[in-house]
Amino acid sequence: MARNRYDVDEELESPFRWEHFKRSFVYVSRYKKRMITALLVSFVGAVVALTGPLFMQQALDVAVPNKDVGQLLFLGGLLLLTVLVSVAANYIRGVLMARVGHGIVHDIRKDLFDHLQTLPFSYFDNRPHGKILVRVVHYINSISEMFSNGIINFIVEIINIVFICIFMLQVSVPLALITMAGLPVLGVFIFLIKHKQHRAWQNVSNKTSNLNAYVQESIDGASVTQMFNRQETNEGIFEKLSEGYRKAWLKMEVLFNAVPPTVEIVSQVVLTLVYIAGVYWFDPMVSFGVLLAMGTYASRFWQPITNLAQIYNQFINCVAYLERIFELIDEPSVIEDKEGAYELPPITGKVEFDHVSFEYEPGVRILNDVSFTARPGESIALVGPTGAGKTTIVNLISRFYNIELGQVRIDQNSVMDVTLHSLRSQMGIMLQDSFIFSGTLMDNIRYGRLDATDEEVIAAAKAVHAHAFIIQMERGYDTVVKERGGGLSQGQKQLIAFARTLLNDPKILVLDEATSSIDTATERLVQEGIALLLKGRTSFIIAHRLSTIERCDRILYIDQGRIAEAGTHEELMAKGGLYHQLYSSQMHLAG
Ligand SMILES: Nc1ncnc2c1ncn2[C@@H]1O[C@H](COP(=O)(O)OP(=O)(O)OP(=O)(O)O)[C@@H](O)[C@H]1O
Repeated sequence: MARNRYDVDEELESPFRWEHFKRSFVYVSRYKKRMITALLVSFVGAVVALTGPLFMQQALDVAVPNKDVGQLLFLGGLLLLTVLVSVAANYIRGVLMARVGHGIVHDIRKDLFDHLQTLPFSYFDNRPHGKILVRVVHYINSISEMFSNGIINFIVEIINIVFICIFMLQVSVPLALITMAGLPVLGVFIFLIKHKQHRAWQNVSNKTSNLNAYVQESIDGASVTQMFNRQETNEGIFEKLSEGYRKAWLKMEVLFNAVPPTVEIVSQVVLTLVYIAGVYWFDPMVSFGVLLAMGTYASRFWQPITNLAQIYNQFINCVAYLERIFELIDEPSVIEDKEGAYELPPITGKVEFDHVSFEYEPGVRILNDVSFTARPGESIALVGPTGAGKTTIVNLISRFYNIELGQVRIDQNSVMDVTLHSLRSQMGIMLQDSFIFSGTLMDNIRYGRLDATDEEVIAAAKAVHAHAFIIQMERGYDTVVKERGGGLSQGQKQLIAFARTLLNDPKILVLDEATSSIDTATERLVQEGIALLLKGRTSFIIAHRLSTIERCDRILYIDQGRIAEAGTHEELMAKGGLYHQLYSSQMHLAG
């Protein structure tokens, strides 16, 4: 799929609609009290600041001609007060809105992360993880400015403009109209470049996403890169992506930097017209006080317009990111509790596959009419050629995918009808690559059962023979392991994962190639641990190394999505079929 590449731009499945922006107001509305307070504070600050020019006009036209020093000082004091009040109001507003903005960003990010955790494996399989990461971290950071200041500034600037207009009209109606005449000119300009700006921001977001995806992939694959001496080739790829990113930003900057100078030109033309009109067109000429007040108001009128142009820039940027964020939030969970799903009661561990067929992609059959029953406590091995469908079978028991054809039942309950939590909490799954999280070894073993005591954790580790190597480490169970278990051997990671699974005490256990990375010496050691792990549990074991599954109660040989043979090791060997062939070829190789 094209999306699954770092060098392919993501195509939006649902382009921006106004609903996206309206939706963000669900988050905004949670903070309406603070926003209203901030708005009122801004309102007071703005009105107070606007009275300044009136005091100046009064000083020039009345106090100075009358040489009234007392009035001049009084007006000067008032002017100073207006400055202090507006500065204080700005500060308070800034603090309040920073809290609002970051609160909103926190809420959106939390929803995004919560949703991410419910998405099916296929979502993660189909795109580079860096492209997902960039949405949760970078895009959300980028919209924070819009929510912390953009929205409130937008309202404040509109109020500012209205008040400035009122004040200007009070001073001189014709000069006020000349000042306002520049607005439609600017409006037309902004309308004309709007679409290009949106595209430019989308392009920036795409290039950011691609770059992120490649960096993430390069970090994950650092050891392979060095092994194959790919550094130079990779540097070339990175250079190309980085260049694409640089160009996208430059294109965007060119478009956005065109706005402030346009505002500046329009405002200067208008200001010049105000002075020319005030001095030459009116008879008698308007007073210097009026001219000064109008000049000040005209400059102030264009300030909020310039600010609005900046907010508009932020808005377009925000839209380009919001559409990606909401696209992810809208990604259907697919695997979720269906309506009326009930809690799976404590199970005995009976598992039934009843004529199950399955396909990942429509039309590509992977499982064909699979039926079998595992009795409680029975150990079942799944063997067969690579790609035959073994992992798919065990994934259906945990309902990692929806089952459309046939049924998988656990103790008579269809896995489609019960809640995912009640189902998975009674299962233990161990994969070949056991994921180790950053934190201590103790945290890692306790991962699935947070209320387990230290003694229980240690008992589980002892049972699977992990205790010995853990206590040899300098800080024992408090040893901090790096991300993905860096610093531990594959075998040690597996043993930790065994302990984690045992601690959870699942009724059904799935071991998918779980012992493949354990060396033969360690394997002998863990066989005993595994035997303990399997005791009293229904278990499904997938292993290519057939020596590990000889003792299973039953072996299912899977071939092209069907059960080709079933029986004990002895029965299948006696039969002389596919299993016999596979076993003999392994023994031959080993011998
Ligand atoms: N997420 C997926 N999307 C599409 N096809 C998939 C997916 N996972 C597996 N397949 C396909 O389904 C088939 C069965 O895969 P499965 O992993 O179940 O095989 P397996 O028998 O466990 O193989 P192996 O022994 O190599 O692990 C394969 O052809 C594989 O390409």
